[in-house]
Amino acid sequence: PTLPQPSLTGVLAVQKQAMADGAPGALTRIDSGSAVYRLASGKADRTAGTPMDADRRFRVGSVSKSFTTVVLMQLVAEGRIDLDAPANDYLPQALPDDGITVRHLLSHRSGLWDYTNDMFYHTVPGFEAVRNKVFTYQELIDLSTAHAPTGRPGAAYSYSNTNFVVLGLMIEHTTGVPIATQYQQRIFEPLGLKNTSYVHPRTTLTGSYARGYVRDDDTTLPLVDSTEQTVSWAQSAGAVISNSSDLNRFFAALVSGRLVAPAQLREMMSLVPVNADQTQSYGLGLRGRKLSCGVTVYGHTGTVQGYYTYAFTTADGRRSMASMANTSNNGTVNTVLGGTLEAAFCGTDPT
Ligand SMILES: C[C@@H](NC(=O)[C@@H](C)NC(=O)CCCC[C@H](NC(=O)C[NH3+])C(=O)[O-])C(=O)O
Repeated sequence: PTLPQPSLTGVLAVQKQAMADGAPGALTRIDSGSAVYRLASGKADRTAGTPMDADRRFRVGSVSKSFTTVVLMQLVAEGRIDLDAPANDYLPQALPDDGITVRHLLSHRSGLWDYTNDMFYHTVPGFEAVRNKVFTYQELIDLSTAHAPTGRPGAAYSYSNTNFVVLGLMIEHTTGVPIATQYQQRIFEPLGLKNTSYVHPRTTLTGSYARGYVRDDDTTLPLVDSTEQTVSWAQSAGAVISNSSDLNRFFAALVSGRLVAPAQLREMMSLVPVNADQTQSYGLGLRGRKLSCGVTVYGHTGTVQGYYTYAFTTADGRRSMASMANTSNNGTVNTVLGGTLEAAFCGTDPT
């Protein structure tokens, strides 16, 4: 089906509402065939007063999970990892349940507890406690397995960062090559993603970037500048830095078969509904969103201190959108920002 034209007034209305709800700034880039739309509102740096622009780099949070999945699925195609084998076959230290398969990890059905629930129970103190810390994968996994599982392997979808930390360890243990090198050689270089990097445990962003501001649980307190951190608490589950142009190119290339072989791409894009009205679903390291105009878009969302991200593409990769607001711990902003999907893919204008 041909898509409606994007509504740029709709995108701008969403970005302005996100700012009214507390985001210092927001940006959206839409790539639709040869057309490029770049929209930015508010500030990239609220102290210096620097205006936001759509090319600035930012922390993409869980969008990193799709990058990790691409590396993993390339290893599956190379016959080095079997999706339905026990994860323990590929790990230096066994998970508590041999029944957890690689596929369970990729689809958030392992039952492994998400250690960030405890780590960030109190948002700003939790962040301050870890922002300069460096964790090993195993330390994070141990934080998770100190808790009972949320269910039996395969029983239900339960989103957990632990799954993609285990996958990061699995990739490094199986290949002996650091995940940073794998991202670089298997994704960043082949696609020419010059604005995308994985610099863990370095805390600084380079080039032109947006600063991020996390809101305190006590919303009467000022925003906290959370731009510099190791993101070691997330690593292969959330530490990639990118920009809207590179994210659009990544997801369009992914669904166009330029990153993983057809059999593996089919597995990634096999979506299972995860909410009551079946508008949200999860495949392998990929989220699906069914929009009001009937189109399903594929990609991922991201939440890391100071940054909310939506990055999605159509099944044929002909239209991609990446959108970011530079605040977090603000559910209203996160939900409002999701309105860019309707504007970009369905031409919806809330005004
Ligand atoms: C949900 C999202 N997941 C991710 O992007 C991963 C990497 N982030 C998280 O799990 C949230 C960590 C806490 C953020 C903090 N929240 C708190 O501290 C809450 N007490 C904040 O909002 O800055 C996704 O998959 O879309």
